Amino acid sequence: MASLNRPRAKIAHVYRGTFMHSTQDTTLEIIEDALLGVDTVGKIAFIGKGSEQDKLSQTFRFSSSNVTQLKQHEFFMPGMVDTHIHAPQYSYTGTAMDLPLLQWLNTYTFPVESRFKDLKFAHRVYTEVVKRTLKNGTTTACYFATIHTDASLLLGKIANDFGQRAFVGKVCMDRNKSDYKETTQECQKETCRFIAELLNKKYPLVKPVVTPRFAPSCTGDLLGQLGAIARKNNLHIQSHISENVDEVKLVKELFPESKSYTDVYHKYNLLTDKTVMAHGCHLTDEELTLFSETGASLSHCPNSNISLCSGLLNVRNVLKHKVKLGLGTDVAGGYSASMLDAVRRTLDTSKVLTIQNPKHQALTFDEVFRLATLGGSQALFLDDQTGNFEVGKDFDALRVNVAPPGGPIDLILCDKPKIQLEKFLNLGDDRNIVEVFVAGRKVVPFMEPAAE
Ligand SMILES: O=c1[nH]c(=O)c2nc[nH]c2[nH]1
Ligand SMILES: [Zn+2]
Repeated sequence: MASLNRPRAKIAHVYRGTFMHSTQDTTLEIIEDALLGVDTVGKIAFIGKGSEQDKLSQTFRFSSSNVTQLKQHEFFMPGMVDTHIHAPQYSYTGTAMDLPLLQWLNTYTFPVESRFKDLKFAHRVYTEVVKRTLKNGTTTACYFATIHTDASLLLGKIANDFGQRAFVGKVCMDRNKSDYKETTQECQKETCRFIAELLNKKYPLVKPVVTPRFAPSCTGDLLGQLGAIARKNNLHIQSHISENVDEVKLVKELFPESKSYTDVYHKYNLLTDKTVMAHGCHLTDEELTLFSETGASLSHCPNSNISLCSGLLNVRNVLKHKVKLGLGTDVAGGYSASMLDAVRRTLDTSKVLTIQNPKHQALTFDEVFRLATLGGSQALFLDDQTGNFEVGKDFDALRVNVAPPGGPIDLILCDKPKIQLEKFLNLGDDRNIVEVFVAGRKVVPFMEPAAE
């Protein structure tokens, strides 16, 4: 039976073929020979059976010449959601992974991020990271920028120009050994300017996110001010939490009055249903309960957790506590900007936990598929807009060809859709991602950015 919206906006595109997505109730729903209509504002107007094309074309007033038929070995899946990525760190991705977190930040990260005062350099790096992530199927990205307001605004502009859905955070830090920081007052003032100016651009898909770097680089004063700013403007919040044991120890020393790391953020009103915290490898069950009660979510960044030897997040335990969870690349603690890598490292981490404890139930590929798509949209409080192919949501989608000529996959034994998806998740890359759509608009192959 077709799922229909009463026809409102006109139909702009209709696609026919296999669609695979996750829903609230199932990790993987496969709809073969489906017909999906996208309206002129980029929303999914209907999804029904190909055999009902005549009826649907009358209801929604499209002709068969409007229908794009997927080719053999092609399918649509929802766009992937990178819930945690540092755009400036893309400049050194794939290098500098020989130190643990706190030393890594001082040695590599802060000196590089300091360079983003230079808008020309920022333009170059931010253009590359937006293009690279889009090509690899990231339709939504939740970005950390740097402490520099103008460069952070530039990242928002570039994401908008290329048509990526994004949250952009001007990083806040008023406590650091090096000069890479602001005063509390500067930070508060510049955060307000960043939010006002970015909102003023009225980019339809790019929004500001309040971004204290992490508790060790912020005073309690600053955290309190940022909590108030987020509340007043009803904004998203992102930060890091419990990534590495030395960091957890440091937070105990810096905030002795708080019961736990989670309690520090909670005290300053930074744990809300629009908060996403990266890592959380060392959170206690009690802290996970606080996440669940506040509606805050976690971004699982397995490549970074392994690359910086930070820890292994037990996703199964997080889900047991009913905490929302998405996946993140965490470039450049994570060395890959591709969400397909985040999927694979999530599976690897889960299997390592099973090796360590055979009672641990490893995640399946379709569970991880859900985390990379619908899970990410839930973690970012966007699941009313994106994450799967439900009618009324924006059409954020990847057109995947599992076996393009010269591609990385050989289909030999079986070409059933579920096998195709599993092969793509485990073996695929951007050569398999033929087209990328965000809010109905084709953004890969790249559009020409609008002239100044
Ligand atoms: O992986 C990480 N990357 C960072 O840039 C960072 N800053 C604080 N904590 C962090 N963790
Ligand atoms: Zn990070």
